Amino acid sequence: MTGPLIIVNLKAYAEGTGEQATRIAAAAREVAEESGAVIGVAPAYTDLGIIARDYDVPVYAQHIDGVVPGAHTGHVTAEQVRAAGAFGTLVNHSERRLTLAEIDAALSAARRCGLQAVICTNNVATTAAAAALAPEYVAIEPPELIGTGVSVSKADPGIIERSVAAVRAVNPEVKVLTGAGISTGECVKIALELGTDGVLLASGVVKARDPAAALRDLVSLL
Ligand SMILES: O=C(CO)COP(=O)(O)O
Repeated sequence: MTGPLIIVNLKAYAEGTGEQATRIAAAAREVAEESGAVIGVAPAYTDLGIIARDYDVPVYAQHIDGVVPGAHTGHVTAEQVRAAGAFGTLVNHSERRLTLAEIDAALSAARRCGLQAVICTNNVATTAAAAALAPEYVAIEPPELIGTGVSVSKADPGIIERSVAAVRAVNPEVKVLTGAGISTGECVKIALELGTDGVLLASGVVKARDPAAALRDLVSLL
């Protein structure tokens, strides 16, 4: 049985970079094994290869550009993150927003390379639009709650319910994650009860004094 998916986005946090990133990856591996949850990490590009090589966790890029390999300075291709060991990629995170055409191109690139795609969205309408592109996952994250410690599960359960309904209406094959302010097992439990397949979070783990304990709390009510 495969449990829900939890993706820890390390963003560009100092606490989620270098050695700290590998510590979080090790904790993710351990807690996933204990709990049956699938716990992925989305490290900075600079840490992606090492984590994919040395830690047995699904690794996600935080972004890819929808270009083919070639003369694109400062871009990162699906081929590059795949070769570095990525399993999937976030696309259109609120802190890395793209146009609809760019989202479509990034998704095509992900497909070309066999990367699982998680399209992030900021409201119900963009969630429905993202579902129409048929990625493996959409992740609804109200931007005003990101990084606040105020959980979407408690502050705005309606947006989760409406997003799940919108995705089911557009393409029931697409799975739904939610995020913003998620930090406890209760937040995860509510998100799952509202019909999601898991959560996407950052600060609740990355900035925790003990990331392993924070991860254990997240899976405590599964
Ligand atoms: O943006 C997020 C995950 O991608 C959510 O961030 P926080 O968990 O810090 O609110």
